[in-house]
Amino acid sequence: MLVQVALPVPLYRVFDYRLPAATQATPTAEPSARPAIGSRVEVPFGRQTLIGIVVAHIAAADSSVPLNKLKSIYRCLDNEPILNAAMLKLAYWLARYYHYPLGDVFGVILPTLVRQGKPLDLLITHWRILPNITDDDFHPNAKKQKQQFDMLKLHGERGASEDVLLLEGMQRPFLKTLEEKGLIERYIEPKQAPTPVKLAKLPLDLNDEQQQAVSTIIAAHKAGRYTGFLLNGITGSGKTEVYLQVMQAVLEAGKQVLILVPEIGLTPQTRARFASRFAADIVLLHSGMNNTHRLQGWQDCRTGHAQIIIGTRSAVLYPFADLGLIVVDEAHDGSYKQQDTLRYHAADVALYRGVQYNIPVILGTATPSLEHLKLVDDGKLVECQLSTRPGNAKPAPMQLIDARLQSTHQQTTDDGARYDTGLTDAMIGAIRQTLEAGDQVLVFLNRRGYAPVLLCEACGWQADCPRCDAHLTVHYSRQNSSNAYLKCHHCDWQAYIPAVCPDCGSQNLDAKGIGTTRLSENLHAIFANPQTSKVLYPIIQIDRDTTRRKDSWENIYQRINQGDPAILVGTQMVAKGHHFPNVTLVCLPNADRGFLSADFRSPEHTAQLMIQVAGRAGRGDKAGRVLIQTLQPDNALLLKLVKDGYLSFARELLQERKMMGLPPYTHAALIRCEGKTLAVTMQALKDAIAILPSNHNLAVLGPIDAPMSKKNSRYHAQLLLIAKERGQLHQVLSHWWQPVLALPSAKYLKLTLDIDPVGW
Ligand SMILES: Nc1ncnc2c1ncn2[C@@H]1O[C@H](COP(=O)(O)OP(=O)(O)OP(=O)(O)O)[C@@H](O)[C@H]1O
Ligand SMILES: [Zn+2]
Repeated sequence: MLVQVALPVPLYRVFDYRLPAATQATPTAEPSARPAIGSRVEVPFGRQTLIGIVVAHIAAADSSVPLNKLKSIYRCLDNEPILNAAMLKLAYWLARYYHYPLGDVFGVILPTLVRQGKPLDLLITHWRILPNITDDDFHPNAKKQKQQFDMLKLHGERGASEDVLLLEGMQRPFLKTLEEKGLIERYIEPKQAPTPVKLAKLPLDLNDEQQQAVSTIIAAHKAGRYTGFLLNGITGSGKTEVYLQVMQAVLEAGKQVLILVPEIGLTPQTRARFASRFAADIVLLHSGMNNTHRLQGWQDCRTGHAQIIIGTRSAVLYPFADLGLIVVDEAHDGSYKQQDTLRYHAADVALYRGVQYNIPVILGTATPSLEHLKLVDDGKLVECQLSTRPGNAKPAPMQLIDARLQSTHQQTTDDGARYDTGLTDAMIGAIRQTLEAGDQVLVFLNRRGYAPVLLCEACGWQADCPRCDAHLTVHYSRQNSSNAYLKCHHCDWQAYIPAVCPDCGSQNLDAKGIGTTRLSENLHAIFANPQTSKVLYPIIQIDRDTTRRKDSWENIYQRINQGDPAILVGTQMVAKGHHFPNVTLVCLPNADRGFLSADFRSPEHTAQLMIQVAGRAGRGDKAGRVLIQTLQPDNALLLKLVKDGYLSFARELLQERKMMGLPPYTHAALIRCEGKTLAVTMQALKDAIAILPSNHNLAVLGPIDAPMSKKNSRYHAQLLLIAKERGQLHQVLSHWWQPVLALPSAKYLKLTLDIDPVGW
């Protein structure tokens, strides 16, 4: 008897091993002495020792390798399978669909500590106070210690788990200090079985459309059958309330709920939205977790301790004891597509898992992707619409400002130089009016830093990244002008700002264009009191630079939610799902640039972003408005979006895609090749084309140099295969892709395959 093992090596095969000598020697060895399918084993592999997953038991006669050539496994790490049949099926499906080696698929879906062979019966650290400790045991100066101690004291004799305490704001160093001082102690308590979920707050009364959606989805849950739903609800229409009420039915049936959220949305608010409704065991899964927490979360999902699981993309790959519902919030969001290694799309995997578990899957969004609209057309998703906002809130009307007719406002510096603020007087007027009415304004600019380009006015030289096909972004602020530098937003390369042009020696260097820092400063200058030059309203900049620190987003969020008049200047970080009730004006000074891009998906993504940002206006009791400043007021796409709304716009794009034979009406695979020169990468792709089967029936586009071909000093070329039928594409890839990887010209190059790519 042999076992087949999937190992973390980039090879498209599994490996046969014998059982350890001890097991072999006992003729009566029970079948149970074999490592179970789905458990981990440690095996010799060449000169290494690797940990792999047993995927099959086979008879020695069925191995392609003679018995005396086979090695034995060293040891078995689990008494029971750690992956059940559903997880193994998922792994096989991912390997097949994305043409990715099975062993590497396990590398992606297993948490690091599981891959490293750590035992799974992880125990949770609890903390409790020791008996008979009084306030006198604290030095009067040890205020912070006392405060932390009091937080733990609130939990009574049994104390609380470290996780809970850290979430409440206790700090690990203080726990250690208090322990060393003999004031508190840690103890280990195995997890209790979860208690049934209770409602912490009453549900809202639904409007008709919400009620309709909730009933339809709950019916699928009750029937125990898979159905994919597109919950197509305009911004602020109360999609979350629909999720919550469907969740209630699922949780009451004792099942788990998985909620996927985009990368950036995973702030404490996301958790609070669900925790304030349900008293339940909620697990958060996100990229900022350390390995122990990740393993803990994985275990809680697998054992059923976690009742509500909120996570980013990769949570869709977790094992679940008894999953009853998957919600993909903001299902159109680009962060659901993994952009390296196993390039899966979390919404697609969510639908697959829905089929696996016979459960409903909700894809919720105000701006459905064209792919999802096509699935509705094909009858593969059931559409539920929410077309109004609850209560008095109305979607904010969008209005265009023709920036060709009105030039943008000029401002003068202290030394008399004039500069352009990038904002028209009409926009500035509207901002002023809104602030004076006591409301908040959101100005959206999807570019961080001070300016996107440093230009020599004399000779036209531009500061470019030496490692990428990209300009360096100018980082600078007038308040702190000594901290000025150039930075590449693709590879993080940094440089000082030169005093003179390196090409012609001119001192006439100018920062061109406008980023969030510059826009914030311009707004500062416009709204400052001319006497004191103090700004009358806070200007809050929200981008990756200002939210880098762990709690900074949280602080910003709190400042906004205090509701005082303020100007928020933000990148796409502010577009996603936030609810700022006091924002009544949203300004987009140049958001429509994307309609001019060469990428055929750009109009779709630009419109989604614009509508999502616009959706932040007027969500409270007061009406909102949206101003779009544009240099191309006749642009047909822009007009369509503003006049007829997103759905009608998206439908028109879908028609265009159909006529042009583009996805989602066709199916694409993108092959990228990375190497030291463009020539070698192009050659490898040419060789790849040469070994395509003669009857392949695919459209072959390329090889061409990839967009931003040079990145981080490496060159990228690409090749696109497009098929009318998905089956055709997979048929070709299954015979062709592995030989491509083995091509002599590909030997020192990195070749990757992206199925259903989102950009090319
Ligand atoms: N039936 C209802 N009655 C009253 N208020 C409701 C109802 N449903 C939702 N709301 C409220 O409407 C507001 C907007 O809801 P929510 O944030 O769920 O919208 P959304 O559809 O997720 O929007 P977005 O796509 O912009 O994130 C929330 O404050 C929510 O509490
Ligand atoms: Zn760079």
